[in-house]
Amino acid sequence: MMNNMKLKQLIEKYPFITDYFSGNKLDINLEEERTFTEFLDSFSEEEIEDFAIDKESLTENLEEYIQNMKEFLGIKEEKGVESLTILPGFDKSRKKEGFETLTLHKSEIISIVGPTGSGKSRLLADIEWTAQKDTPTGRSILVDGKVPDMKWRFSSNNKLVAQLSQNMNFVMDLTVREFLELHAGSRLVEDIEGVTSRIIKEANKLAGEKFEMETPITSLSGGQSRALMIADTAILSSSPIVLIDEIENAGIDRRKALDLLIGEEKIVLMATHDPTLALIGDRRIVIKNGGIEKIIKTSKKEKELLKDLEKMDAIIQSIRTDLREGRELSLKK
Ligand SMILES: Nc1ncnc2c1ncn2[C@@H]1O[C@H](COP(=O)(O)OP(=O)(O)OP(=O)(O)O)[C@@H](O)[C@H]1O
Repeated sequence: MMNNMKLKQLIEKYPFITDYFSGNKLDINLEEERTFTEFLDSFSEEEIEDFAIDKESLTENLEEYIQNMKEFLGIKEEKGVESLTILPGFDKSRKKEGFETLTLHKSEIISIVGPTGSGKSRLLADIEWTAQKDTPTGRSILVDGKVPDMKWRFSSNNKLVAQLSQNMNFVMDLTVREFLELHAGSRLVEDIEGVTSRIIKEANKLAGEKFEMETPITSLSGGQSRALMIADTAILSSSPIVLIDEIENAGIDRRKALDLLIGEEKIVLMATHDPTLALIGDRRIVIKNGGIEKIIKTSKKEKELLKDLEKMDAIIQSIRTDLREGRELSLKK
């Protein structure tokens, strides 16, 4: 479960783990943007031999350490949903799908790729409906390995799935503060002020241009309102699963948006045509003719490619900014 969290996020959540790192002579300074696995993978063969680094047991022991410390400190986390499982159905030609079971865990991002009309939205809808062979695909959805309680289908306040859809049309005549207070109140949050200011802070990290608590919702830009919705969903929504149907580039930092959701221990499924977003996932579901054809694990080579793609995206972003600001455009390296 800690696999996808950056060290920074892990330390924020479990401050005591810095003792584990120093106890194991692991210098994580300057490594905080990495996950623990990425950090371990950064050692060379020689270092691994010289310092007798055993990646597997370091990872297992860290998990155990967190577990023990939580018990010792009496930290009770609401357990929430740990996993989501998809069992195969059929494609549009009634051929069985190309996998046996697919289980996703907290803090995992999986992307969904495939041509337009191939059935990506159908898959998201099956999950939202917790399908039990009662949709056109014949798929079944399990939550924590079991047939889910049908309450998920019909409850409106305690949903299994939060959707981040394309259109975020606000018609409400409220300021950002009023909107968030209303929402936090409906979720029975105790520290409303703390939570709302955290959401604003996170949303402003995602949006290109900052906004204030007192800004009317209706005057937010497209990017700002998206950023607000994402931060709101990550922090305030009780839904353990977040479905994203293509986050377009509306002036938000999409990488940070996904990191935020992962840090809040969501299971994220994201339909996308964008290679940068697709490769952020650990795996990707390939959909063809209405069925899951295969599941590809993002390879080390692809993660390298991701770094290059992110650099290219950053270049395009900065040219976009120049364009908006009325500057002359050139390729900066
Ligand atoms: N396995 C299936 N069996 C029967 N019908 C299916 C199956 N999968 C998808 N469909 C149907 O095919 C149509 C297209 O699927 P869907 O809208 O999910 O495509 P999409 O990949 O999301 O497309 P877009 O990229 O345009 O959003 C829908 O009407 C859907 O219900």
